[in-house]
Amino acid sequence: MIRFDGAGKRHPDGTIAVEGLDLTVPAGRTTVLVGPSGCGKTTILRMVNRMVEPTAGRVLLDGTDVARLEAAKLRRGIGYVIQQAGLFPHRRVLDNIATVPYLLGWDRKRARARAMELLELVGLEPQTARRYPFQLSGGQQQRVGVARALAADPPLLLLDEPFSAVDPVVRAGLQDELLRLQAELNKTVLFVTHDIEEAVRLGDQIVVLREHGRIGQVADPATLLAAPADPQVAAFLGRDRGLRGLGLRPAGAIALVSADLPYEGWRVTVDEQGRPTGWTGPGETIHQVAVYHPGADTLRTALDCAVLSPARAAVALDAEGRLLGLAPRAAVLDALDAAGPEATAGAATKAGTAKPTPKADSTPTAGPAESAGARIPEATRANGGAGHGR
Ligand SMILES: Nc1ncnc2c1ncn2[C@@H]1O[C@H](COP(=O)(O)OP(=O)(O)OP(=O)(O)O)[C@@H](O)[C@H]1O
Repeated sequence: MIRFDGAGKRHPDGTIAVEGLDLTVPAGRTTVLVGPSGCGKTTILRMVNRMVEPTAGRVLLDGTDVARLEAAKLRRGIGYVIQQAGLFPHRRVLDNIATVPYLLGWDRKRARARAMELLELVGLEPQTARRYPFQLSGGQQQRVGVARALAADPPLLLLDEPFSAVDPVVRAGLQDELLRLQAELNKTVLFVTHDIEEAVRLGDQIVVLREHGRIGQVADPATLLAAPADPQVAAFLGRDRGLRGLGLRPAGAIALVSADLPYEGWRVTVDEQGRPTGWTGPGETIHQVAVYHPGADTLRTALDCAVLSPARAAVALDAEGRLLGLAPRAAVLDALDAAGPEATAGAATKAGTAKPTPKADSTPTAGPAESAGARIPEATRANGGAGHGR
């Protein structure tokens, strides 16, 4: 657990970066710091690993003032990822990942074996190990950055806009990966972002900051979206916070109607395995079907599918990718009333973190996640911007 106790940073030129910060970052959860540029997010993060020394107050790590710990030793026990990964350009990927194990004096063989393990954990091919950072894409570099941060299995990760330099599709993939890792590893994560969408997707606790690191609100994503503390926080969250809230609710609550009969004149066609191949309607055939998985997706994804559907109904699939039923737009909206955000947010979190994609990925007809409005490949699983899960 991290505790900021009246922590502040005033720079020698008089700039106040952070003032009087009181905040608890709970162990084993993801806390996201979000706020406008210059509000002090990076400063707060760096006070934890002593890259910035507070000029007021204290930062306690598991009850110990970090000022009393030797900085180098403290940092070896904390995973740290920055924007554009910050890899050592002259070191191969394997040795980049093994940086901290080497510093901790592990023998080379053990350190490299651990690095190979991590490479796999973050979803990179083994042959990546021998490459240099410049031979990797931005998204691959970020994965290596995360692998390097995890190498010595630190209980704490500091992530400073780690995914902001990659395109939205890669970014969504990296977020999925972090959710999957976090469901497995339960690290204490302090994550900085500008992006409220990313904060809602990844955070168990979100801290909305204002100028000088002043706290606007600390809340779980569902509470934050449903009940912003004041108009300033609401303005920061943006206009479509209601829609974002749908991304926190599981799609399992939607009452389906049978797909055996035509719906609004349209029928879903299926292949021999019962997997959707298209829609046939009055004199027309459409070879695109936006699909969702009730067990893994959210109301936002289901609504997205319903909006894209010529029959005004989303197509629900079972775990094997077979046609399960139809979710009319009205049924998706009715599911909103099924339970309050507090009651459902946890379930959505589990749906999103424990198994964010495997069902979709194991479904041959379901293409890669795409954002609404993008071109939809045949029988694609629609993805409402914030994506499946959270
Ligand atoms: N070394 C420094 N000397 C003077 N002022 C500084 C220094 N480092 C940061 N600041 C100021 O402190 C404030 C907080 O900076 P910080 O980098 O923590 O903000 P941030 O919220 O992370 O910003 P961004 O989102 O743009 O990365 C800013 O006003 C910044 O200009």
